[in-house]
Amino acid sequence: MNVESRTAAGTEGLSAIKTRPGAALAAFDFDGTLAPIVDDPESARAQDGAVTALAELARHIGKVAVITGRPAAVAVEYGGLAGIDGLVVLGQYGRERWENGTVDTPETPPGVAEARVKLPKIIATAPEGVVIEDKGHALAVHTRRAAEPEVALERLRGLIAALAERSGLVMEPGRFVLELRPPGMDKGAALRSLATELGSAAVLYAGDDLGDLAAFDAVEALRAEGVPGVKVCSGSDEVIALAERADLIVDGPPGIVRLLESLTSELF
Ligand SMILES: O=P(O)(O)OC[C@H]1O[C@H](O[C@H]2O[C@H](CO)[C@@H](O)[C@H](O)[C@H]2O)[C@H](O)[C@@H](O)[C@@H]1O
Repeated sequence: MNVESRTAAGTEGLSAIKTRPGAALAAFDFDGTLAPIVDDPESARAQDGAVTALAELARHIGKVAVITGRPAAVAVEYGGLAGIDGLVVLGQYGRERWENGTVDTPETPPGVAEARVKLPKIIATAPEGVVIEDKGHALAVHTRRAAEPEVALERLRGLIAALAERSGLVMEPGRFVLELRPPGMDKGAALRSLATELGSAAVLYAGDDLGDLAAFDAVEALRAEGVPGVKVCSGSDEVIALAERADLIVDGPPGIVRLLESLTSELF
């Protein structure tokens, strides 16, 4: 199967990757892109075939990266990514960097400790099934396991946005999740900074959730500066905002694995 874009800019991006694979950067989100969405965040694991396909691509392209809202070490562990040669994992929306088994993590801003104390009081009034995921540098409130996840999310949105503001944090909404995380970094800044560091001549980014829109913005900004790029949506019924802006839409994590395999087969 040939990898085909539905847009001219995406076709140009794919062609640039195939022409100079050694100078290309391919970056992937974790949950919903490399790993199927599951009810319990601790049970997320890589899609069957994803690790092999990523490792194969990494042998034929300049750099493969994972850019995730997860702590970098958690994505590496849950994804089984540690053995992929040359892989970079940018965790906590780009605040952390994992490479060659070592994680580089900045100080946690004090607002996270404040939110950690106040958040349980807010959640105490939420419907059953709403849970907090403590990521060290950020806190995520998940509503997926509530009887009415969308209703629970909307009830909490204003309260969590207010807590974020009081604590000097930002609220990052996602697939039945509202995260409280430090400001100053997002997936777009992370992608851009990695592409600049590597001097990438072409970029591909694949994601599924609202936090990935910043990376789509970065691909568009790079294109405007003359660096061809491709925006890939790992499609789902839960989020449509990415599909509307993507050059290429695939059918969730299984589709991402097929894309990785096809792309690699076209590079040699
Ligand atoms: O940037 P990502 O790699 O996509 O991480 C974003 C958040 O993903 C996780 O939550 C999502 O996946 C869970 C497991 O499938 C699912 O239960 C939840 O509903 C989703 O929102 C993760 O738990 C968060 O920490 C990540 O920030």
